[in-house]
Amino acid sequence: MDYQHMISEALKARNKAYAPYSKFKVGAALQTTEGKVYHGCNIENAAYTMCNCAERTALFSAYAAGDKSFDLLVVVADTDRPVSPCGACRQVISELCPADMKVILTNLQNEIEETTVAALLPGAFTPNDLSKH
Ligand SMILES: O=c1ccn([C@H]2C[C@H](O)[C@@H](CO)O2)c(=O)[nH]1
Ligand SMILES: [Zn+2]
Repeated sequence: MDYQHMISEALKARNKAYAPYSKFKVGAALQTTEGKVYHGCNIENAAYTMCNCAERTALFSAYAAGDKSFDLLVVVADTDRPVSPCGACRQVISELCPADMKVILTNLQNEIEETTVAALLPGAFTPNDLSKH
């Protein structure tokens, strides 16, 4: 499948990054099952721990707009290999997206790694793990 359109959406999202501290801009494009595309970028803060990644920005933007049914996530950054989502984002993605959903990781050289939500985080903590409480 050709992901170039969604990759170009993720690149547009990356241009919105606010990353004055790391200078590491990340973009994400999240497609809903109805074909709508949400952009996410990383948003940093002088209080460094408050930084939010592009992936979570996209997911939270979609949720805030009332959309929660997704079929593709694309993430792009200027990395030597296709960008690797952090552990926090893998956890959030695993709860909010279907396990078999495709995730496309890429970089500015257009190197592409095609993976899935389940493959990104084996053994994720899930809502089921809370069921005794
Ligand atoms: O997949 C990733 C990896 C990192 N970042 C952000 C967090 C921080 O703003 C900067 C450096 O880690 O990049 C993302 O948005 N997504
Ligand atoms: Zn992250």
